[in-house]
Amino acid sequence: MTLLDSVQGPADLKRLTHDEMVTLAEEIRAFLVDKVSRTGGHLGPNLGAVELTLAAHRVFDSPHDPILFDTGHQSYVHKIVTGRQDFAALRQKGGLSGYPSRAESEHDFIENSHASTVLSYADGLAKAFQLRGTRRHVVAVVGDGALTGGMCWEALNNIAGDKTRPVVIIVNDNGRSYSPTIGGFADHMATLRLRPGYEKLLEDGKRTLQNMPVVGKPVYAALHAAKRGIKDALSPQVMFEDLGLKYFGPVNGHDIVAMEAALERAKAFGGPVIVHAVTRKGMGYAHAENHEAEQMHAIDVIDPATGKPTKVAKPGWTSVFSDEIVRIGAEREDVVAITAAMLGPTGLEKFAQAFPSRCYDVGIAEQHAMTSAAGLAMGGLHPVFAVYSTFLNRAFDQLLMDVALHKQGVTVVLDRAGVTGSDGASHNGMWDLSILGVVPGIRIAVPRDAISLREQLREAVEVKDAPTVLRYPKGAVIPEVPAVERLDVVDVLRRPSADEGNDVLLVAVGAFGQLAVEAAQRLSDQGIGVTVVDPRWVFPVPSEVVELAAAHRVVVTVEDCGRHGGFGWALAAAMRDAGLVMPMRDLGIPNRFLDHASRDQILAELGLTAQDIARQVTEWASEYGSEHDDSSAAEIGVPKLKKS
Ligand SMILES: Cc1ncc(C[n+]2csc(CCOP(=O)(O)OP(=O)(O)O)c2C)c(N)n1
Ligand SMILES: CC(=O)[C@@H](O)[C@H](O)COP(=O)(O)O
Ligand SMILES: [Mg+2]
Repeated sequence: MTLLDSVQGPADLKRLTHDEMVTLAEEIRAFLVDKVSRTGGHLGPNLGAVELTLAAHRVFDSPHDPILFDTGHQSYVHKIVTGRQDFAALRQKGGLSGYPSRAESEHDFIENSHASTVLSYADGLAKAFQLRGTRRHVVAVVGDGALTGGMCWEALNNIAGDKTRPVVIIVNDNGRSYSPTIGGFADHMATLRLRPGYEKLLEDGKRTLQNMPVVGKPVYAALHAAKRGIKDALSPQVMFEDLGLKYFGPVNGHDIVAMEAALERAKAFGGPVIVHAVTRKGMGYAHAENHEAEQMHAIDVIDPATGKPTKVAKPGWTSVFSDEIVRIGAEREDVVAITAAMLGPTGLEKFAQAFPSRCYDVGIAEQHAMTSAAGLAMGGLHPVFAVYSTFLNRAFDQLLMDVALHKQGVTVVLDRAGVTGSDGASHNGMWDLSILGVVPGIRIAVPRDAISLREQLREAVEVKDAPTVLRYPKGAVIPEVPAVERLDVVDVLRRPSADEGNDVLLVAVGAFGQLAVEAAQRLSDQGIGVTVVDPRWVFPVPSEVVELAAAHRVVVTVEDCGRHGGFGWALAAAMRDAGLVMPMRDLGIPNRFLDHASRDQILAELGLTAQDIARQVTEWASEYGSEHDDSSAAEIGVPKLKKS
């Protein structure tokens, strides 16, 4: 029986000696490498958070004292010591979530994996406990990367505003976000990491002096009075203290004894306090520690002996973007790129290598990125901001008010658009079309394959007076879905065969083009004539699609995005505006949060497969009676299609 076997809850931790805690930490590291290498996940961040998580659970009493995690990707150790050691299906359907989950445990509070939120939760919880008269500490673990996010500073401003609320902030400082942390704040943290632990110096001095007879006490008193001077002399100003926050650190975040001592002092302090833990992402597993790019921030299944992936990933949509933006950058010196701390994951690494002065990593600061992009455009450049779809939510107002209102040519490239799956509800890129569709003047392209991505990216960077957006999914890219003809901006991917009628217009958004062609073939096998089109630029809705609709019996749209406010809804509105009344259905992601599972499992659950689409269209096509004649198109003044 290992020590880890004996830990079923935080109370079991409190019974262990410090030596046993060191052994337990080693067992947990071995557990993490063994389990996460089999499932994939956030191995590096969790290896770096072992001791600080254990110390927090030894010093505080979760869940009476909430222990909160920013982003939540580094909460595996927290799960392990709160009764969840079955990692066999981590991040998989029916298995443990890769983030805290309120459904999993009373010890979990925050499920949303969007960074820089934890201090705001802590502020709110602390205010609630204060108002309700309950003395509960709130412990918030926040990374140095998350601290580059603006929300953290909004929260710190509030937390520092009341010295009576016991908020203990553990800064997990490993010098990295995905990419190395950037900016003045990162520089300041680097300076703090190097300063001697003057608190420890003071403590040691206090013990020594207090043991000295007669002179000890007055000398210590004098020294303590001169503490500020000593501290300033020994170390740089600590910006947290300038905000009015008590600061303990830097502390070796892998020394369980030091961490516990620091947290005990923070607990005793009784007000808002920062414990600055210096850690190493990937600690204890050489392949992660030395993983040049991201210290195994997020891995697929690997061989733990070599640290190498067990499967060679197929070229993804990201790699197509990565290569094309470099080609464009070579042709257009006004094109610059922006990432919000995700240079590698969004495919901008090659651009940064090729054009180091034209690639900006702004930290986890999507709002700043967007408005900075508006500034770059006003300055005569064409910025391309690459960001995961779900994180764009953060920068909606900035896109609306700073880019679109000012008619600035900014291109936003949304990676991980649509169902992502294993990262859970808050990572699916399912809201971008719904929120962006309301932005006046915006132009949104959804490439269906690698060729379209290259083409539409080039079209986007030519637009100087409006925001342009491209969106594509996670995973292997579809090399090519050929068009049989192009009608101005709309690609026709398939026409009904000669002996079939114009029964169904199937409008496929982006990568669903291939799916729609497969579904159309299934329908054709039943004698149902289907025209499949790819609108290419989905907002504003191309008028050609409305014209095509008028020539069919039923219109069906299919998109890897939320139905609510998605392309289907926008097309229905355009058809209404054109006075076209006809049977219309839209297939997409329902307006609910999706539990973690694989992308394919979720798409199948949602009926977004060729077979299910064909089945549903069959029902609808048979439901809607006779073919309406083409005169309806003439009546509503929809011009005949222009054949290219
Ligand atoms: C708003 C937002 N933007 C980007 C991300 C992607 N992301 C996940 S973890 C991470 C890095 C976090 O760095 P840090 O807080 O220092 O934690 P560490 O991984 O270093 O422990 C990023 C950028 C996110 N989760 N949320
Ligand atoms: C926690 C976080 O937001 C990222 O690490 C995310 O999990 C990465 O997603 P991908 O694996 O799709 O790049
Ligand atoms: Mg970090």
